[in-house]
Amino acid sequence: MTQFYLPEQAIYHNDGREQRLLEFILSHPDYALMKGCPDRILAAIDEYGREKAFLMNVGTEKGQIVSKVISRVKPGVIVELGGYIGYSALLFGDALRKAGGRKYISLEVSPIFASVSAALVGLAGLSDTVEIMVGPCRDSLRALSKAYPGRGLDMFFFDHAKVEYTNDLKLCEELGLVSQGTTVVADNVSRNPEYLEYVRASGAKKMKAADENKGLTLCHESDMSLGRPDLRYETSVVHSIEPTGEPDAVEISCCLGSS
Ligand SMILES: C[S@@+](CC[C@H](N)C(=O)[O-])C[C@H]1O[C@@H](n2cnc3c(N)ncnc32)[C@H](O)[C@@H]1O
Repeated sequence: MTQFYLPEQAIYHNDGREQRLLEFILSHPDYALMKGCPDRILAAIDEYGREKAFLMNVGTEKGQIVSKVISRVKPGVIVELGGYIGYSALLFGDALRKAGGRKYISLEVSPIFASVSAALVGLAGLSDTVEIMVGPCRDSLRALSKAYPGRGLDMFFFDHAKVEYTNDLKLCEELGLVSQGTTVVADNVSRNPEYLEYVRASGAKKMKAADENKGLTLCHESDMSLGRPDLRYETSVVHSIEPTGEPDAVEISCCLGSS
């Protein structure tokens, strides 16, 4: 039996495989043992990814890297952008609870994926810790800034559409959700040079880019965020692998505040 997930193909999600995953778990011989046990549910999800169909989960290797950050930082609240079927919410929600944290807020645009995630979170006994917000993450982030006014949150996990990472980090900065002391972990950065350039840039470089973008925003009236170019990050990359065995990397950035 291979240790890796089946390869990602042209159609890799939203073709019924997520609902079939839930059926697979509900009829699994270990189902009774999964109640209140996130680890056993994660093992069954991995089994499905290896034997039935590819799933776009963070996986065990990168999952371990992020779990270590959670036990080191001991965040009270974590927000993830891109929840899918709940693999990261189970893994990191459990790590957060063990580290003494309060809330893991999972933002997911697809009601279908969110309903699978909610069922698995319930089965894992994590409903008190994990909250799922359904809808475009920019709407949810704006709602969160009202629920947590005037303070940065402890930690973010970016794992949604790669092209949206930079604009959404800038929105978090503008809303005050990312500020001095916030840890931002971003998955799949080996495919995201624009994001890496932003978190690694000096204040002066970001100020210049923000001035250029200001014109663009006015021209297209798009939902483009300018961010807080004065914010600096201490940032580093950790190389790892996807659940399929493909190489990938995670960027771990701590906001140092205004430069
Ligand atoms: C790679 S998957 C997330 C995997 C998940 N973090 C895990 O490891 O288990 C990306 C998810 O982001 C969601 N997504 C993409 N764009 C989004 C947006 N603008 N707002 C909220 N969710 C989004 C997709 O529907 C998909 O479920």
